[in-house]
Amino acid sequence: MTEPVKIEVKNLYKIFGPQPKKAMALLKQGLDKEAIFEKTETTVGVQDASFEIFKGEIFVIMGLSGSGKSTMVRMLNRLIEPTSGQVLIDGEDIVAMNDDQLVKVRRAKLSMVFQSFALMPHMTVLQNAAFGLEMDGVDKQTREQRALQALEQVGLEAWAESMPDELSGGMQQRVGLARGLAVDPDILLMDEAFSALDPLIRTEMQDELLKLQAKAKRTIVFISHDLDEAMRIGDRIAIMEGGRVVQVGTPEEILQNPADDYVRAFFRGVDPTNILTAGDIATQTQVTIPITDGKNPRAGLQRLVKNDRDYAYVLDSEKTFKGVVSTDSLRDMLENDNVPHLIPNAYLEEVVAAHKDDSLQDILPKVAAHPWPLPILDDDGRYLGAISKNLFLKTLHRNQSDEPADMEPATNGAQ
Ligand SMILES: Nc1ncnc2c1ncn2[C@@H]1O[C@H](COP(=O)(O)OP(=O)(O)OP(=O)(O)O)[C@@H](O)[C@H]1O
Repeated sequence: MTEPVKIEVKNLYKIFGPQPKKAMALLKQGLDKEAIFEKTETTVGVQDASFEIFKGEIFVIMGLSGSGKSTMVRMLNRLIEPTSGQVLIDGEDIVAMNDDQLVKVRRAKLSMVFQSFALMPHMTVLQNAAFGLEMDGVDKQTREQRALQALEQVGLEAWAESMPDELSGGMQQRVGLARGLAVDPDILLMDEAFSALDPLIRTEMQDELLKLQAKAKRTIVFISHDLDEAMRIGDRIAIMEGGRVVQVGTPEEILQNPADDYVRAFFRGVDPTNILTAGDIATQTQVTIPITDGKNPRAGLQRLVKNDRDYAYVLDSEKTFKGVVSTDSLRDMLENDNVPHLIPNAYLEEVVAAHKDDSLQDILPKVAAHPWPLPILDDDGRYLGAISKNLFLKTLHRNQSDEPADMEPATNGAQ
């Protein structure tokens, strides 16, 4: 990712309870959260968390109940005071700031949307949407104008003068979102913001958020305990367990390389064909030969024999994919032809390839259609690697078995 870092969390800890210092010392000795609680009645909320959040991304924090998600997100705006560590926002450590500096940064950059709709029942929708601005001391005219714009963004401008109880649950949550948007924050912190909504409205709100994000990119930190939600909206996901961040990555990265059994358990049962693309799983373990080797089909043939492969992928000097040759076709060429200058089309099998962004579902018939692994190409038709039937099946099943599938490394190209 090329975007600059917006938030950097460095060795962040939160210890709740009477003996934080002792708990920190015990943590450093290697005791776990349970043992520390038994000894000190002190709870480790977050321990030694370090990660970066890039500008403009939706960063989802996921984990089981009690894993530390809410504590983590509340330390990003210091609603919860960290026990130690740093939270750098645009390079400035908010943990080290005095109250005035903190208030300024919160106003200028941060806004939070909570799970409960938390609307004031006696205020109109507009007043509710303007509430954050009112707290910030923005004058009435400006805040109503900005609140109205925010209501427009979530499709509720016609309801501005209504009272909250006239709205459905989904609409109320939209008002909550509008309140977060009205302050026009760089960073939106969303704590289980859609969790209380029924599934249809929840999906609608996720779409809404993605639409808003497509229009004006904010940095969004989104807490969820729901994997489908995390994968739907998250550019990257951090997975928390027992106060620790155990893995950070794109959904594809985590799905393909879960850090441990806890992470694997989260992803078990996820259908990888919905998430992974051809480019995610293609490997470069097949033989490729330059098209000019047609001057000397023997070299290509030797390479195939040496690597014990039946097919090679013919590429031009730009790595553009030209077709597939088999050992049989090369032998035939050697026996019957007078050393051609290029591998002639007759020796190239019909080109069936897939694009790197094709879903695994889409490429299944193509993988099945030919004896050779399916070549995967980029936008310019360049060869990126291939997917064999074996690799395809391993990918399909790796999430259902306890044993991680043994994937061929993508970089280990055959010679
Ligand atoms: N104010 C507090 N005092 C003592 N312990 C706390 C406090 N707040 C949180 N904890 C503890 O810190 C740990 C992390 O809690 P946190 O609420 O951050 O988890 P979570 O992943 O957000 O859970 P959930 O999904 O249930 O909201 C838990 O063990 C919790 O009991």
